[in-house]
Formats: sequence, structure tokens, C-alpha cells
Amino acid sequence: MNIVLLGAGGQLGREWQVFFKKGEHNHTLLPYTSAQLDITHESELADEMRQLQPGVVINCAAYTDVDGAEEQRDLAWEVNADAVARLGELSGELGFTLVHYSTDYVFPGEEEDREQFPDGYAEDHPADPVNYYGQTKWEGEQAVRTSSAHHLILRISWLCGVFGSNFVTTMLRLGSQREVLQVVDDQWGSPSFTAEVVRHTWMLLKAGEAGTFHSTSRGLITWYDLAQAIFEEKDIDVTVKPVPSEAFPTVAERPRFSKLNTQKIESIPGCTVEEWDVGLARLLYQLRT
Ligand SMILES: NC(=O)C1=CN([C@@H]2O[C@H](COP(=O)(O)OP(=O)(O)OC[C@H]3O[C@@H](n4cnc5c(N)ncnc54)[C@H](OP(=O)(O)O)[C@@H]3O)[C@@H](O)[C@H]2O)C=CC1
Ligand SMILES: Cc1cn([C@H]2C[C@H](O)[C@@H](COP(=O)(O)OP(=O)(O)O[C@H]3O[C@@H](C)C(=O)[C@@H](O)[C@H]3O)O2)c(=O)[nH]c1=O
Repeated sequence: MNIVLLGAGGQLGREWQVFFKKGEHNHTLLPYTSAQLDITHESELADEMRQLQPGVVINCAAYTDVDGAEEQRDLAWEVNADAVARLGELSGELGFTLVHYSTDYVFPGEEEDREQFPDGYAEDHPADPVNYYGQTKWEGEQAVRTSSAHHLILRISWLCGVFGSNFVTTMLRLGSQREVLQVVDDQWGSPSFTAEVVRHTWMLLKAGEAGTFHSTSRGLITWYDLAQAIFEEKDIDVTVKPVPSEAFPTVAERPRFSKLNTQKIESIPGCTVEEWDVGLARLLYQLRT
């Protein structure tokens, strides 16, 4: 079976390529970076899919600059909403399974929700994004859901892996440059690790599942907790000061709480969920130089 990978150059896309290099299966992965196939180019996308006749299309392509999305609204919408809607239509027309990724940032993220939903938002919790990136991702999800696509939507949060830039690699860089860092301690959630997201997705595909699932690690922490744990684990001598969100102003608002509930995915055979610090320790080991 041909499996098309869109957005192959991003952090999740590259993890998928590693997975397929290692994997024992009879499928052919056809990876496309943004330069090889721009998903906003409607006719090119359709021609390519019609020609390849894939069994599965994994969409890792996205506009992921949360602050940038507030200003580059049209582009963020074209990539995260319009192009995803067309993938949904093509999936319906050509019969491939569409795997799509979305975000914890679709949820309202109210501070009070932390007490009300200590295990996180469930898949069917009403969306109400606090920023434009979240809105575009919600629109993309909805377009897939309402299309006739056989689909899997995995919502993930605080994605970290060995490839590309993420909070862990940013902290490691800043920790080597500065003596003191300020990190927000009033935004709660949990990291998703790219290797685990790929593993979960594969299990869902193998099980023939469809619909929306949450894939993240176990636990509820703040970005400050995550930063502290990175420096402790790596024995890096840097002072991390916990600060409220107001002390670290960003163009886009961030949710105060965006924990994803993983009960649903845990009911699928093989979809175990690891503690966040276990995933972090593995990632830091992989990132060692
Ligand atoms: N990063 C995170 O913290 C989180 C990510 N997610 C979601 O997970 C998915 C993967 O994210 P992640 O791997 O981190 O994202 P990255 O930003 O690392 O990768 C996204 C990739 O999409 C490509 N891309 C952008 N626009 C287009 C386009 N028009 N056509 C084709 N490719 C395009 C980018 O290429 P180029 O660099 O050349 O523009 C890049 O390689 C996304 O759906 C994202 O919304 C969800 C929660 C958290
Ligand atoms: C670098 C830095 C960030 N922060 C804060 C800013 C922000 O609130 C939080 C995380 O920073 P980031 O820039 O990594 O956050 P952000 O870009 O909002 O990360 C998000 O990306 C998108 C794509 C998603 O879908 C989300 O799940 C989430 O991972 O930490 C500090 O407090 N101190 C710092 O030194």
C-alpha cells in the first residue's frame, strides 16, 4: 500500500520517516516536504493523489507559528483549514484513509477547567479556541469530520521530539546562553512526544479505528515544571523563575489549561500512555550530543 506523508520536513513528519525506515511492514512511504508539494495548491494536490492512489494519507503539514498566525491570518487559514478541507474531499472521492493532527489549543483553556476536568478535556468537549491558530485548526478538524472521509484526527499537545524546534530544544538552547530564565507557571497541560504520537497513530490505523483521539503523556504540569525538569535531568545550572502569563507577553493568547484526556485512546490495544517525565528522559537522552 502507498502511504503519502504530507509536511514530511516538520518535526512529526520527520519522526514518521524514521518510523518507516525502522519498520517491519510492506508499505511504501511517499514523503512530501512543503517544497515538493504545497497542500494549498489545490489542483497539484488533487493530481498527485489521483495518480498515486494512496491507501493512507498522513497530514503533518500545518501552519504552526502560534503568534505568527495572528498576523498571517490568511495563510494560516489556507493551510490549516482550506487545504485540510480539500484533503477531506479527496479522501471521500478516492477512498484513502486521512490521518490528520490537531491541537489542545482548540479548547477554551479556562483556568477553572483545571479543577473541573482534572484528567483533561475529553474528545467531545466543546471547542472554543482562544487564539487564531486554534481557530484554524478547529475549522480544519470540522471540515474533515463533516466530509465523507474515512479519517483519524489525533489531537496532540506541546509536541516535542528530536527534530526541529520545540520547547525542549528551546530550553536547552536558552539554558546554555543565559543564567536566568522566566517561564510561565499558570498554563497547564502535558507534552506529547513525537515517537509516541507516531506509535499511537500506527496502532489506531492497524486497529482500523476512525474518529477523534487524544494522544499525549500522563500527568498535569506547567511549562515551568517542564523547564525545571529539563534542567534537572540534564544537570544544567540555570535559575528558572516561575512567572504568570502577564510577565511573558505573547502576541497570541495561550490557554491556561489544555490537558487532553487520554482515556479513549488507552482503550485501544497497544495504546499505552507513558508518564510525561519518562517521555522527557527518553527525548533528552536521544538529544544528547
Ligand atoms: N508543534 C506543536 O507543539 C504542536 C503541533 N500540533 C500539530 O501537529 C502537527 C505537526 O506539527 P509539527 O510537526 O510540530 O509542525 P512543524 O511546524 O514542525 O511542521 C509542519 C510542516 O508543515 C509544512 N508546511 C507548512 N505549510 C505547508 C503547505 N502549505 N504545504 C505543505 N507543507 C506545509 C512545513 O514546511 P515548511 O517548514 O517548509 O513551511 C513543516 O515542514 C500539526 O498539525 C500541528 O498543528 C499539535 C499540537 C502541538
Ligand atoms: C521560550 C519561553 C516560552 N515561555 C512560554 C510561552 C508559552 O506560553 C509557553 C510555551 O512556549 P512555546 O513558544 O513553545 O509555545 P507554543 O508555540 O504556544 O506551543 C504550542 O504550539 C502549537 C503549535 C500547539 O499546537 C500547542 O500544543 C503548543 O505546543 O512557554 C516562557 O514562559 N518562557 C520562555 O523562555
